[in-house]
Amino acid sequence: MSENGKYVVLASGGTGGHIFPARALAEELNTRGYNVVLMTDGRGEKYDELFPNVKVIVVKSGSPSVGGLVGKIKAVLAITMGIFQSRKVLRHLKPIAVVGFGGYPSMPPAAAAASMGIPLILHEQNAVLGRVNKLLSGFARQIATSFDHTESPDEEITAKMVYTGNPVRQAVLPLFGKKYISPSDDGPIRVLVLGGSQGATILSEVVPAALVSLPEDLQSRLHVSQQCRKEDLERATRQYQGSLITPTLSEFFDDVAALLDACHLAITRSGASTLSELTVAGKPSILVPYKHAMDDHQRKNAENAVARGAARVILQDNFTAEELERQLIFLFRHPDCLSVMAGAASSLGEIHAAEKLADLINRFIPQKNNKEKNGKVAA
Ligand SMILES: CC(=O)N[C@H]1[C@@H](OP(=O)(O)OP(=O)(O)OC[C@H]2O[C@@H](n3ccc(=O)[nH]c3=O)[C@H](O)[C@@H]2O)O[C@H](CO)[C@@H](O)[C@@H]1O
Repeated sequence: MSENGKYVVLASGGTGGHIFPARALAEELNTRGYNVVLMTDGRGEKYDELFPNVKVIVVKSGSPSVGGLVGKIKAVLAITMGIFQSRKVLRHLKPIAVVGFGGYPSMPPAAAAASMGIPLILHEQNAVLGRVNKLLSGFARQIATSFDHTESPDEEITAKMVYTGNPVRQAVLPLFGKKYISPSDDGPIRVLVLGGSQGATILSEVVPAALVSLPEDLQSRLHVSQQCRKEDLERATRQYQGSLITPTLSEFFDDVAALLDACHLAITRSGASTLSELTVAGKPSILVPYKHAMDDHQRKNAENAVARGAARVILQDNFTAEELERQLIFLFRHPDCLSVMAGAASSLGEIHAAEKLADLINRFIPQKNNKEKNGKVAA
């Protein structure tokens, strides 16, 4: 039990894109003395290490978009059961607020909160509202956005939107404001390749093919840290063999903060957390939006970074080894461009997102407690 004895419930889907921002908010709320409960799906059972001071409750839910009609019926039943389960939990905890991070597992606790009059705050990681957040948006008191260009479906929703940014994990925050040092004339060039929490096959196919085609003087300077899906590791390893490049390939890097710190250029998908981390770290990037992302949200996520000169985008259909090679030769031969991009990226970095989100929750502390906190309670 924390010092103020108050609860905040975080409701989140179980993938990295939802979980990492939820974790950053949990850490901030813990430092403010709140008890934090995370309600999520079955994957939550392995989150004890990720959320050391957080009670994790697995909530029933399902996605109506899998398994045809039977799948839909099963999902609706599971969500309904999850809502009853969540109402019981919320009745017991009496939280100040429930914060939904999107994904179907966030739906039962969020819907339960709305039905019980508990303030519901949504956090949207992408530049367009996700399915679940869109469904819940009418019931939310506030909708925190990760981008200042997040699209809104109508004016009523726009009125609830407030930019907080997308909380990034603690390990990345110290990178903010560090001076970007572009590759020296004949010094090493460090490239980081990330495909998101699940990896991305297209990056494993195209990136090695482009890099091994670079002129030898560039190849010999290249140190590449590349995330590859398990099934792509062997092929990618083979592609680098015989080149002058030093590759480090991994299914998943646990030390992304250190790799970001070291890299001169990142080649990544434009998932929300990856983008937030790139801007906080102030790193230039080539973004390859996942073309099947719901409502094309990865392309929309990338828009601001590209418009501000922080990143270049290559749409998936144009993402060939030749195109990537062309862009890389230009950037590696013009390190001053990389520096300009790094400065633009850093200007978009948001390091106070978790605090801003926690401040939103503070607004919902019942007035009496706010006054007590400020020492303004009448005798
Ligand atoms: C394919 C897809 O639909 N992805 C969606 C998913 O993101 P997804 O989880 O794929 O991608 P994000 O960029 O949001 O997050 C990936 C996270 O994994 C980390 N990482 C990655 C590789 C690695 O080796 N080690 C590591 O730690 C990254 O640093 C980042 O923190 O949810 C996001 C938030 O709704 C969306 O924006 C994405 O579009």
